[in-house]
Amino acid sequence: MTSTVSIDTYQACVDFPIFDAKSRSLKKAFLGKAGGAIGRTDSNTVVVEALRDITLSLKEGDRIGLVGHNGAGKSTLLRLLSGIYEPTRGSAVVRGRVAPVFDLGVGMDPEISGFENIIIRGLFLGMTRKQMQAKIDEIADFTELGEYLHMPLRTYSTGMRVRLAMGVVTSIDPEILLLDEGIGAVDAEFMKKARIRLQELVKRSGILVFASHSNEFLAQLCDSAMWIDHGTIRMHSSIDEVVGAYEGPDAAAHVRRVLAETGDRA
Ligand SMILES: Nc1ncnc2c1ncn2[C@@H]1O[C@H](COP(=O)(O)OP(=O)(O)OP(=O)(O)O)[C@@H](O)[C@H]1O
Repeated sequence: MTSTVSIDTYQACVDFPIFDAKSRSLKKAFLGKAGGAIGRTDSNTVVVEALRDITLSLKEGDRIGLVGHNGAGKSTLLRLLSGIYEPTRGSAVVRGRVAPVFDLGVGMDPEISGFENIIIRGLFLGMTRKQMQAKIDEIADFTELGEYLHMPLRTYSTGMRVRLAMGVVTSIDPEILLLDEGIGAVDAEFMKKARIRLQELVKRSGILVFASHSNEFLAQLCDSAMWIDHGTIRMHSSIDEVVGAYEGPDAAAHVRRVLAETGDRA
């Protein structure tokens, strides 16, 4: 792993212009409970301000959890850091090989077999064909999909697809790991197994940014947290402090208990 892995953004903003918005009454930026501020441009187009003035600097070893209400901007921030979105204003400079793990289905083809999809998805996540071929048996074992791995992906159930995707994702060696929590569609038994692999994956990665609504998961995987609120960074501190400010003292106490347990196991 190189030591040049870093993420730097300066006053980065992401706006989504909405050309078919119906509302006539949105005269100026409006803050609802969920979602980013809605405003209008000079030419009267409605825009959602998903991220506003995001300035952050992450370096190798940082493990940041993102918390915040629905529509706060967590997923948009992950997409900005992955290069999927360009900042509308400001800058975002990301150095290092990025593995975006927020849409498990991306890079998968329904018409080809599970085995072939393992390779394709690995290439999408920045691995080489040779690296994936070396890992394929171990990934196949982990998924427990047996003969189905020879069948086209379209014959899989949702949970079976997630098993395959989780097998690939947790086998890679990312420099920058961008993780979204939407990985819940597997049965409890499998999730237990996946969680351990996920923790190992996080240890191997240079930088982790993880968006989650599960404080337990945050405490297990991260060492600091950022509260995203209506598209801005409201607070960046230790996990228990951020969770305490966002959700209250009971939630913070729960985080401290999980941190203590995770520390005991390490
Ligand atoms: N493609 C898009 N087009 C228009 N608006 C969008 C788009 N993607 C996100 N938004 C808006 O940007 C804001 C931030 O959304 P985002 O998905 O980043 O929130 P989030 O914090 O990940 O929410 P959640 O916890 O519900 O997943 C919301 O107001 C949402 O409506």
